[in-house]
Amino acid sequence: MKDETILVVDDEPDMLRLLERILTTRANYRVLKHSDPYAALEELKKTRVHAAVVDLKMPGMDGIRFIQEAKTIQPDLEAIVLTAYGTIESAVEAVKKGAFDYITKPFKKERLLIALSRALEWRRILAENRSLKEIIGEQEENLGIVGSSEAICRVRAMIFQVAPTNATVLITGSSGTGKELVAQAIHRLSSRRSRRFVSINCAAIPESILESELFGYVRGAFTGAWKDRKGLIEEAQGGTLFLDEVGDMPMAVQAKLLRLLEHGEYRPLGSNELKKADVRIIAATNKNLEKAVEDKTFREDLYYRLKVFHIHVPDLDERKEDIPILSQFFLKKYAHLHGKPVRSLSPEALRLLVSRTWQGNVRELAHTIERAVILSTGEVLEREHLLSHQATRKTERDPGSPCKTLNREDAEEVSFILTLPFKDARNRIIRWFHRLYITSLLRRCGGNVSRAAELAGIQRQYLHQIMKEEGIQAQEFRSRESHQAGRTWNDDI
Ligand SMILES: Nc1ncnc2c1ncn2[C@@H]1O[C@H](COP(=O)(O)OP(=O)(O)OP(=O)(O)O)[C@@H](O)[C@H]1O
Repeated sequence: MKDETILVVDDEPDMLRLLERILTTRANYRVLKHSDPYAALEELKKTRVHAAVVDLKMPGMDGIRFIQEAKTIQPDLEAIVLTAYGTIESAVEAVKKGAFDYITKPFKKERLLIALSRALEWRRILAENRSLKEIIGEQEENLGIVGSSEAICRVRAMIFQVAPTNATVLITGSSGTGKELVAQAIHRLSSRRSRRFVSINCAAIPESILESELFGYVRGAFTGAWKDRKGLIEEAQGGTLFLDEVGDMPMAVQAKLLRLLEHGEYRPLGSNELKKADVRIIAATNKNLEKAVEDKTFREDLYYRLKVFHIHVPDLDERKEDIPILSQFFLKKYAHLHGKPVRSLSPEALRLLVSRTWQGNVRELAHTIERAVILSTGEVLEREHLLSHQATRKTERDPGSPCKTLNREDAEEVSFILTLPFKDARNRIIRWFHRLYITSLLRRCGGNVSRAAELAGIQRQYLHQIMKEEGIQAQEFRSRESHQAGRTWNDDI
């Protein structure tokens, strides 16, 4: 298929024929030839061309002027200048004035073909760069929330609707779907944007500390309270307080939060004084709060207070049409971050990403692509780069003793990490250790997180936090058979 069109302009008919022959037989270009530069400019008004080969000396209009005129018609056109005189000065002048390269006559066919293919490649790079800028601009408009599915468009519309108000918002959805991103977008679009967005994960902090973190305390409120300390509510004054994992908030703290929502006031620990708060509350949870209300672990009155405006972010598997654009977004982000040349996904890689399931949602997709980007070597991310992740994931899911996890894939992972720059290597080795340690631990405990935390000698909340960061789900270790029956791990990454 001839998909690139080259315009050839030369007043010598023999040269025109020669150029046409080279470009159509030695390469597969479509050629438009003209001996009159004015006719060639007219042609440019009607036909899209990718590059031009132009003689420098032509009666009526020289090559330099021709290129300048041509670029006013098609600004992304790249041109190669042919000069019979071999005078470097005029050729250099042509390049200064916008030609991509010059070739002196007589020339070797290969020299012409190489120059043309470089010009076309340059044009492609510029075009891609432009479209990247457009994508980034569009993403800003899209609040940093990538995706074009109906579900995501609905979420964006709700953000625009609720942001200018002061309403409390409840965001629900599975882990990694982007709930915090939604909360940040609401804050950024609200009149509170110049004040702070303060975020707290209610599941990651022990009950006693959560209360003092949120409401603050006065000196002497408890042993170790040497001086007054502001709570996050005060820090978020005038801004937004994001309560992540609100479903895990202990009952005692729920009561205080309800008071804050109903009366706009709270009392720091150990204080007799009520404080006024001007803070917008956005809460998120991946729990079924209605069920928690039924189970009496979540206050019904608080549930209704929080649910004034409800946004649900669906699982990635329910909006698979977002996977290509999200994948491209993460590919560009991580290629830039890790200084890798990879620019696109092969069709097979994309097919694999779209066909598998994403229990860890967008967070898991991002991690998978980051890893593949690091493993990639060229400009295209291939299916194989994604599959090397599969090996590790599958092994993590194999039953057996902890030592069995130290297999070839892990050894490869460590060898790979050792080739990275220090900071990347340190971060990756910590994450690798987290994954290895916690999956082995959870396997031993049959997915019981409390037991796992006890065995590891760490806080359950801390364990939860690491699991969340790594996209590790406790239920995957609970009932292996039933879980695997419902998943397609053999096809998965
Ligand atoms: N639509 C999206 N566009 C771009 N990035 C996204 C999108 N959705 C999620 N992400 C990214 O995925 C990661 C997880 O998102 P986020 O922390 O907002 O999820 P979450 O639902 O709050 O998770 P959790 O319930 O575990 O706290 C983040 O790095 C976020 O930037």
